[in-house]
Amino acid sequence: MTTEYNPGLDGIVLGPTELSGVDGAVGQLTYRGYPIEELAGTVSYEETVYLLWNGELPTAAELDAFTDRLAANRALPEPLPTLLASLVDQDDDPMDALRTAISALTASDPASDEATESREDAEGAAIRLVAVVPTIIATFVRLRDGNEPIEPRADLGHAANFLYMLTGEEPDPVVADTLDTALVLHLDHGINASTFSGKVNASTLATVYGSVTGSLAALSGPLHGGANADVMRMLQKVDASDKSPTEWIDDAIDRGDRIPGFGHRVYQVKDPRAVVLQERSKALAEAAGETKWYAYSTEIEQHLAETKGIQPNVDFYSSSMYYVMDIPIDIYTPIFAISRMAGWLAHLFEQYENNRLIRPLGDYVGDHDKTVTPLDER
Ligand SMILES: CC(=O)SCCNC(=O)CCNC(=O)[C@H](O)C(C)(C)COP(=O)(O)OP(=O)(O)OC[C@H]1O[C@@H](n2cnc3c(N)ncnc32)[C@H](O)[C@@H]1OP(=O)(O)O
Ligand SMILES: O=C([O-])CC(=O)C(=O)O
Repeated sequence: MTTEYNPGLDGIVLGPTELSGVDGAVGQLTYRGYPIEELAGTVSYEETVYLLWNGELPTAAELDAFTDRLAANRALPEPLPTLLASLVDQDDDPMDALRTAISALTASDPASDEATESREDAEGAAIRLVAVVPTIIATFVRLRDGNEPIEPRADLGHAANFLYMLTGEEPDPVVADTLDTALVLHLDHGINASTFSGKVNASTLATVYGSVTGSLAALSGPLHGGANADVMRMLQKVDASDKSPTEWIDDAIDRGDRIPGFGHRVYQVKDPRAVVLQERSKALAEAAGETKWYAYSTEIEQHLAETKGIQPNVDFYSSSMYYVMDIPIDIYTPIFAISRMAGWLAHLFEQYENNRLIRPLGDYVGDHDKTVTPLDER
């Protein structure tokens, strides 16, 4: 048995993928060969999902058919309305409620009783999953705030319909476009922890719902997607303190804290998604006349680059951007999941193409040859 191991699997290549390319040295992210800067603000989230799932951008007719399929699957099937109401009563966190609801979707899909071995087996569930995540989150927030849930609208895009279901009002087009761009940017990112988790689950031929339930759990953690909400909570603490942002950060670093929204396993430079999100955060903040959070963010970025040599990741500027959009902080990570759901599913499709059970080894370093002492003698 080898004793060389790598607890974080740093630098280990799981296998080939044609979905997204992450170049950590230069800070480049591509989907199916398109740099994200080429896609963000140019094509919609739905077009980008089609691209990721099918390898090419859709024609107008293909896009219409795809968006119609998604729109037709937006309503919540039973038992989700009842389940969400009970989770609200128990004051559940929205990300936990989303994970539970996605797991419970198997109950309304008879096809989920069969083993999932191919994209063909998974496709129906995949459309339902992408379509229904925004409705689950919006329904939970409406119920939690003592409001009636709002039915989805088929004539609005994925981002605009989500904002509509949150408030009951058609969103400002700039805000809807900004969220659409954020969804494009969060769609896929190589073999990150939540995608890896989904692939491990799918490699056992588990249900699609079960596979992505594991991905949701992984995404929720503060070292992964959970960091975007932590960034905003940190900016609020900075604001409530009597310290400048740089003094506050120095204290946190001295305590040994990790600063949310900074650092990355793959990027050695600034995350290219943070560059685009920074521009959007600035534009929205200036338009709203609410630049304080953006200003704190840029000050912290500059200070951490100078003192620690660490750079912002995707979770940093999305926070100040969502805050100015009036989005509740505890659904920042669920919004990440709205987008990433389709990325996870693309990786499941790829996994089924050439499936092999994912099963690494542990290096056993415990005791050997012990004998059992009877219970009454221990
Ligand atoms: C969508 C996403 O998942 S993006 C990531 C979201 N997560 C966060 O923003 C949480 C904060 N960031 C982190 O905890 C880390 O940067 C991670 C988990 C993302 C990546 O961690 P790793 O690849 O394991 O990096 P590692 O722990 O080896 O850090 C390398 C060095 O940078 C430092 N560092 C890395 N990130 C941070 C941070 N956020 N705050 C302070 N120091 C940091 C480490 O202390 C370490 O310094 P050292 O060599 O002096 O000990
Ligand atoms: O790639 C990672 O490790 C984390 C990340 O940025 C993502 O999942 O978007």
